[in-house]
Amino acid sequence: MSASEPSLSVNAGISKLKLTFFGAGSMAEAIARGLLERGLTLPGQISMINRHNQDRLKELHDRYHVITPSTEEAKQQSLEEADIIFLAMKPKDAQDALLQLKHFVQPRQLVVSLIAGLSIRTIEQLLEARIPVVRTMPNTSSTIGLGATGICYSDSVDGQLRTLSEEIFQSVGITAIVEEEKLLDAVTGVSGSGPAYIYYLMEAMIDAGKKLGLDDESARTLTIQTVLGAANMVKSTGEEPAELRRKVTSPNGTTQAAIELLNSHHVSEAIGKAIFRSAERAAELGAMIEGGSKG
Ligand SMILES: NC(=O)C1=CN([C@@H]2O[C@H](COP(=O)(O)OP(=O)(O)OC[C@H]3O[C@@H](n4cnc5c(N)ncnc54)[C@H](O)[C@@H]3O)[C@@H](O)[C@H]2O)C=CC1
Ligand SMILES: O=C(O)[C@@H]1CCC=N1
Repeated sequence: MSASEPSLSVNAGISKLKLTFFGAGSMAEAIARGLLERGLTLPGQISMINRHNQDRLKELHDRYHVITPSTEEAKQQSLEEADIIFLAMKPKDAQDALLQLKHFVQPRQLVVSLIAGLSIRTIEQLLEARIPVVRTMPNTSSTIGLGATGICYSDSVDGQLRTLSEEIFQSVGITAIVEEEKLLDAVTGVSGSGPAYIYYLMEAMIDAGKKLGLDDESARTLTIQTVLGAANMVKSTGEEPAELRRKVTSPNGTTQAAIELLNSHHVSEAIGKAIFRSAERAAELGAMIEGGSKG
């Protein structure tokens, strides 16, 4: 950033800043909704833009009363006037979007990327600018304030901008700062993709409950409460999951029988491999953007 350029006025607080979500999909909605529901900002401070899905923009406007510029001029203006630009498009669209953005981006702005795999260096290269970049890996639970976001900063993100970024993501959940950027791929494997593993488990639990004769509602509510209870037990008691599992497992009882079956299918190993694969895929997606491929 050049010394003469005014930097983002952080002291005014998040509510005074114009936030533009460049990409208006699930993740952008999760964060915008989280910020609004927690009263961190007002709908008039949030703009959400996409490529051409007008129905989606109308849906977001009707639901949250956010600004949804749709003409090319209005989109450009929204990007130019933003204090913070959230990069919220799919990795395959990132290169085109950044090449578009480079014409509007200004050193006073902060760029916050949500994009899996996309490195800070690639963002700086595509924007042809050295502006503050915060690379994050959030998850969709931000929608209800229970998100988990990994954060990494470019060198030009100063202390105030770091505090601001953390405040944004802490308002929609918890944050973990990673000093080594590569570790954001690990965060992607564990918590970025993580909600999907839990939903996968829940789908199987609900399905099995129904097959055993439970009605749909009971299978669903028993599964939800079990997952909620288990997560809260780990959090509230501070005990290790393995110890809590031991307490459920009576010798030669039902749980032991079930866990033995899971072990015979190497489920723990498969979950570990799935997390490694997600992290590896994040790196692949980053390399594709860097190499100019759409993946
Ligand atoms: N969905 C998730 O659970 C998570 C997603 N992410 C990351 O967030 C990013 C977005 O993911 P989703 O919200 O799931 O995707 P999505 O497909 O729901 O939304 C992508 C949005 O980007 C817009 N877009 C694409 N190119 C554009 C362009 N040139 N100009 C304007 N808008 C453009 C699309 O119109 C769409 O609104 C991805 O990079 C993903 O890696 C990160 C963490 C979790
Ligand atoms: O599946 C994906 O690529 C994105 C990144 C993490 C969660 N969803």
